[in-house]
Amino acid sequence: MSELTFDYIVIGAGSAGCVIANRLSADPSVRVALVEAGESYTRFPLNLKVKLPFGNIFLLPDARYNWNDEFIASDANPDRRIPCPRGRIVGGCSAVNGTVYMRGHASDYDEWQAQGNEGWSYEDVLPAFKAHENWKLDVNGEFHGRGGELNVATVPSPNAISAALIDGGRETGHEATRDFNGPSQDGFGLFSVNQRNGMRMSSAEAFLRPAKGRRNLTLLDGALVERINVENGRATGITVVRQGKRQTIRAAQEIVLSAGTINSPHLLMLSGIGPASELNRHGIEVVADLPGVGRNLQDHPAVGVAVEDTSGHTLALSWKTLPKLTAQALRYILTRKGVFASNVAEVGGFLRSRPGLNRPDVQVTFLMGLKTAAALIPRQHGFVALVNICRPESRGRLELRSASPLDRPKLTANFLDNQNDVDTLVRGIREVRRVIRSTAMKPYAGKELLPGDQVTGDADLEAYVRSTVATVYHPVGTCKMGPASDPMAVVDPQLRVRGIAGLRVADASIMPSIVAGNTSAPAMMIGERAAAFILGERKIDRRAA
Ligand SMILES: Cc1cc2nc3c(=O)[nH]c(=O)nc-3n(C[C@H](O)[C@H](O)[C@H](O)COP(=O)(O)OP(=O)(O)OC[C@H]3O[C@@H](n4cnc5c(N)ncnc54)[C@H](O)[C@@H]3O)c2cc1C
Repeated sequence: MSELTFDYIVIGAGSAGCVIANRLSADPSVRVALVEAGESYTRFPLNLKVKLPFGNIFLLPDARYNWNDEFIASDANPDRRIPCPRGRIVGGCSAVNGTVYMRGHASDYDEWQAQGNEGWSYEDVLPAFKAHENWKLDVNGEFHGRGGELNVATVPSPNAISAALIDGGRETGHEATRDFNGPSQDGFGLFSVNQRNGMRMSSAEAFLRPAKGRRNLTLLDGALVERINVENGRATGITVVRQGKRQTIRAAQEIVLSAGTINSPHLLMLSGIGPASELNRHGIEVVADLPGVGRNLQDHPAVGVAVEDTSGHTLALSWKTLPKLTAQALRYILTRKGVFASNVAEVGGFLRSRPGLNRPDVQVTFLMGLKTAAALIPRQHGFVALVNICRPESRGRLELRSASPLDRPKLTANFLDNQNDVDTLVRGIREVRRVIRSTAMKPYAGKELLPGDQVTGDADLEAYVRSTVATVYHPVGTCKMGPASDPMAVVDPQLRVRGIAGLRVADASIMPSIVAGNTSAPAMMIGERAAAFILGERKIDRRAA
């Protein structure tokens, strides 16, 4: 075994990890290693697949770039499986996601603070979002940053159906909005996306590319971290396998675990940090008994309403569509506009599914193609409205299958444990159907393919929801942040792992409760804050020395 030493080791080059590596390595005197199991995004021809906003349809079917996890639907229905794709690539999920940029509702963060997480109210986190934003839209400056590394725009050539859906929303009582990240979240509109010049802007593109020339930042890709080594209560390094060789890398200062909602708790448990009973069951020596590791699993449970597109505007690959697609490809090469600059999920909205709510409880994402799975290339023209609950009440869990780092953990979703979640989805379907059947949508919306025009009663809709519920790929919460009084908290409000010195978790797994919106922007914000905590403590240490 050979040994390398860095001041900081960041595990995982995903949405959060790339931000952290960038911020920590801004000081040339600090040596930073960013360790990633997947390949680098700059390698050709991978490059092209990462650059196309919908390139994930080519990446996700390839097991090299996808951890390919899956949920067991529920304890009551263990045979049904729900796909849980996760990016295994430099850029992490931000290199394979839908590129939608959404912070969530301001009140979500105020709730984090109310749960005892001092310093995480919306007022506190807003500067961290703004710090790396570069808004390309004409939006209210109070809520938006400019001049940061991460472009936020809308797709350059929205589909005609997108405009009709916004009009249909207005017709059915939902205001049209240009900005879901401003003072109000309600309404229908084009989603903001992370794009530059019609190309995907992953976290790697935004935060690693500008830091590429830094000699103090080392990116170790293709390196699977097997465990975090703890000596006398302090995280001192990692054991990693790279190019077939097992190696120890030491951290003189700190280790930041940013391996995502599935892999961060998995790696903690493999390192002896987790629920003692579970570690014992798999013969892992207990380093810290933290019962919250792997618990509190939340996602955005979703169901689809799939509709035939009678106009031929949506994305579909067939002999008939080939000439049009070829022309579009040429257009993209020459102008970076057109269908190939679309993220497919270009339009959507937030709505209140019943009276008396003080904020939206349902998000709708319209896919401009009949995509019923993240990786699918549609053959027939159509669109899908993905209806998801903003803040589900059901909770799932993550457990070990074995002590081997090569065995994927066991995920139990339990998405619809709580009847309120089922009812919300049923109401969401009803409302989205109204929008689809609006006058504005008449030229485009044909037959409803799923659940189908005949499925109208509450019981039938509930059956549809229960048998098809899936996710919009936003798992969070498995290393939840919380105050010392919360026995299920894994990290404190400075993201330090309880009971272990020199170790933080900073990624989507630390969310105590899921936010109403897509989760990449919040993960980047969490990365921004983790780096600020580390740099702040470093300053204090230096002053004290
Ligand atoms: C198909 C899909 C579509 C999505 N669409 C959107 C969207 O449009 N908008 C949005 O905001 N969110 C979307 N999301 C969710 C969002 O991208 C994620 O929530 C977010 O990127 C998570 O960031 P993270 O930093 O927590 O983890 P990740 O980005 O997953 O990063 C974790 C990184 O750690 C690496 N890693 C893990 N284990 C190890 C190990 N043992 N050793 C070394 N490296 C390791 C992984 O390979 C990965 O690169 C989508 C996700 C998917 C999968």
